[in-house]
Amino acid sequence: MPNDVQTIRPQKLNEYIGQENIKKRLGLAIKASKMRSEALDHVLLVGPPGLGKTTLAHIISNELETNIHVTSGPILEKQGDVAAILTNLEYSDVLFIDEIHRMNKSVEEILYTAMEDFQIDILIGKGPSARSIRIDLQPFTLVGATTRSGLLSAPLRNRFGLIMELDFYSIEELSKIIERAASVLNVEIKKDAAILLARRSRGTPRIALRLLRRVRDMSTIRGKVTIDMHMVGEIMELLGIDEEGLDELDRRILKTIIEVYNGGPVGVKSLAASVGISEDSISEVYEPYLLQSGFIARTHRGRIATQKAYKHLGINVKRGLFDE
Ligand SMILES: Nc1ncnc2c1ncn2[C@@H]1O[C@H](COP(=O)(O)OP(=O)(O)OP(=O)(O)O)[C@@H](O)[C@H]1O
Ligand SMILES: [Mg+2]
Repeated sequence: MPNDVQTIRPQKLNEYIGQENIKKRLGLAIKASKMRSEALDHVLLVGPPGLGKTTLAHIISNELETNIHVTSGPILEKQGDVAAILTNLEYSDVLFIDEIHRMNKSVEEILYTAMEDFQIDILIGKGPSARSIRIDLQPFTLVGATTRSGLLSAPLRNRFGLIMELDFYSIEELSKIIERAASVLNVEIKKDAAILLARRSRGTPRIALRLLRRVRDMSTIRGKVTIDMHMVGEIMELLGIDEEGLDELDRRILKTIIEVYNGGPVGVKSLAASVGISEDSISEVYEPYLLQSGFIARTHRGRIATQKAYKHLGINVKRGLFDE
């Protein structure tokens, strides 16, 4: 990881911008667990990509002053993989499992007793001589990250004491994140330029920071000038990002719903096939923001394009479509 990525990442709760409710709840739980000298309850972080789940997991371990062990659902293939990690945890350590919804069933099962009783049972040997042995673990905190909590099985979800749903960020919060990152990256950005950049970042810090780096490239090439609105506008045009922060693919999704499916309703599967991207990227990456910003709506029969989508693309709304 390049150094500036490390420093752009906030290290403590009070440096983490936005998500006020989550910060309050976490701060309280962390403080109480430290006063009782107990491991913090298991935490599930839920939200679309790039909203700061990984950052929060690191902050939790920093605040607890313990080690963090980082892994991810798809990497943990066998029970032995997770057993090896669990038995190495020290008292009150954080085990961070990213994409926890992508674990296979047998790995998930070993986590149940680990989370609940800080014990695991592992099978040794094969056939008739096989026997199960029980291993005690140090109390630890599992921090899981997932894009939607519905992707988790109920038994796994129920074992998390703290479930935190991250929201998209406001323009004001994003422009604070941009200004903070700009100072780490040693580049100056005007206030109005930071706000414009924030408006085009789909409520997402990772996108805001990526766009900031592209604008910084331009300022470097032009000889370290302060980033202004004009420069941000130029880059957005170059990248095909419009005033609403939508990119080429977002617009293609909306256009497909409108032109191929008559405005909808259309199911994710058909939509994904027509647009030519995976169902997962539609439902986990693109759809959450389009829903939240009111370009599409979910009905029991599928997704529909809203009036806002028609207007944004400059397509006339069919008569009768929105008459109830
Ligand atoms: N609240 C915040 N305040 C300041 N910076 C933030 C905040 N949230 C995220 N960032 C920055 O945004 C970037 C993306 O955050 P992070 O990697 O934590 O996202 P994520 O939710 O884990 O995404 P993914 O689900 O795709 O892994 C990081 O560089 C981080 O520094
Ligand atoms: Mg992450």
